[in-house]
Amino acid sequence: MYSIEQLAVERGGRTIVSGIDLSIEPGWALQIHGANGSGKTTLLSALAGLLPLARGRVCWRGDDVRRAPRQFRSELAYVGHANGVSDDLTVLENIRFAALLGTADAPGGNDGSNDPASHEDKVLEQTGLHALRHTRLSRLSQGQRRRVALARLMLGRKPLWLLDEPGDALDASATDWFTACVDTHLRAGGIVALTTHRPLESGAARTRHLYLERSGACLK
Ligand SMILES: Nc1ncnc2c1ncn2[C@@H]1O[C@H](COP(=O)(O)OP(=O)(O)OP(=O)(O)O)[C@@H](O)[C@H]1O
Repeated sequence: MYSIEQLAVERGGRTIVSGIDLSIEPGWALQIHGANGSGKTTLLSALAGLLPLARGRVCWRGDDVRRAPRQFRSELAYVGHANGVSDDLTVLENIRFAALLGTADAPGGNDGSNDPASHEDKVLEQTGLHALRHTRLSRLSQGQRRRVALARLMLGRKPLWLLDEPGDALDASATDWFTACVDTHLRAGGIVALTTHRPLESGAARTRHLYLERSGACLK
């Protein structure tokens, strides 16, 4: 369903990753590992269509994403290092703004609920953000900001999640919450590709690991 064929990405005139060839079926996760500077963020950005490909192609539902970018973007949720949140908005405003932009779908979310307000409340409770819902993000910690970015995933129904080091800045309880969310997403037939320095211990066993190494990319 999501396939990457002979992909190569260059930056600053230098090949950063090359020869990436894999496909990810619904219900599967891909964890991308590698040392600092090995190209994890570069690869994920290219997979999200944020960087041009030097070679190869990325296909979603059988179509090259460059030919059907709208369809691809409408089904993609991307969370990068910068979280994509606004410091000037409150937690609730950030979440609702994401829904307006289509980062999260309204109403309801991936728990099947059709009541946007109650679903928002539930996700904010689970993320420990409920008491902070009227606080501007400029007043939150890095981990709290990360929770906001990830909470938006739970409020959407996007089948494809591309996440750059989602566990960054999360404490143990937020990590458990996020891991459970990934499991739920996979069990519902979603796909997750994420970069990480710490393997995500997902209960859903269907995980492949891509290691970016000096000698090339290695899939296990
Ligand atoms: N804008 C850019 N222009 C040119 N080269 C870049 C640019 N951004 C990153 N690079 C180079 O691309 C390579 C891969 O960087 P990337 O950020 O993808 O690595 P990473 O594996 O995600 O690293 P980290 O684990 O530190 O987050 C690095 O050598 C970096 O210097």
